[in-house]
Amino acid sequence: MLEVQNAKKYFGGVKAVDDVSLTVKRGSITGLIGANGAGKTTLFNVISGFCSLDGGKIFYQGESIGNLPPYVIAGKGIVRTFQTPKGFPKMTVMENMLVFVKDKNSGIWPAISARKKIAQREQEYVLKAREILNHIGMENKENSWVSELSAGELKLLEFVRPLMAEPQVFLLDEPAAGINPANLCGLIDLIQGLSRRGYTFLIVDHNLKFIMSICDFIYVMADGRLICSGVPEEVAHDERVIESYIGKKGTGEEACFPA
Ligand SMILES: Nc1ncnc2c1ncn2[C@@H]1O[C@H](COP(=O)(O)OP(=O)(O)OP(=O)(O)O)[C@@H](O)[C@H]1O
Repeated sequence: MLEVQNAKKYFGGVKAVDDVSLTVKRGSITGLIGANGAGKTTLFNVISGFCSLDGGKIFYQGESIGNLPPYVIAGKGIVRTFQTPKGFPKMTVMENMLVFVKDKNSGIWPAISARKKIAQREQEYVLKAREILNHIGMENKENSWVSELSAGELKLLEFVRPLMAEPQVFLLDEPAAGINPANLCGLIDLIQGLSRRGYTFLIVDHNLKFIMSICDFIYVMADGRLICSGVPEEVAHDERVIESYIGKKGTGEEACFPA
């Protein structure tokens, strides 16, 4: 569904993404891990159009999307979240959800000629937004100002807002960071439920327990390059991963992968 072929992105002498190729299958939950500065966010940026590619190609459903502007890529059904979410702080949670509605029938003329139908559709969107908020335990926050949300709530809102636009692929940049365990369970539930319905996820996160428990397949980056890929059990036991990402093997400094 999403295919990155030999992608390159350099910042002067820094090879942030250096000849990376990967495939994300439809309906999969694919993880991308690596130490700080490995190039994960830069790879997200080139896939979503926020950064130009210096080399290589990106295909979505067989169509080349490399170097298209972000709004065109989003319009094709690929949405991304950011490490530091902002939302629209002077709007309510519900208003923030409704901003993402993609209604082809909106416009001045339908607003004049079909007001009843539009009011009915608006009501449907509100119900859908409520259902999504309910899933992440934020049903009582729909009238709160976004500026009043905690960092964790803002993070969850950042993740669920694009659902209103019915995208096909989610690029999630550190969705688990700063989220309390109860809300994290809701988030995991939501991602797994969406994946079962055919939605596709590429997820970057430093929370290995979260990544290992939720992903079908994992890619590991170090210094701009892919060093390993496989199902969670394979990646957890790969010596290159243990040495370059988790800690020096045999020194007692290894950080543990979750069982
Ligand atoms: N706009 C930029 N200008 C210059 N260098 C950049 C830019 N963006 C990223 N880099 C560099 O590219 C490399 C990869 O950074 P990137 O943010 O993609 O890593 P990351 O794996 O997402 O790290 P983290 O886990 O800390 O978010 C780093 O050396 C970083 O300093």
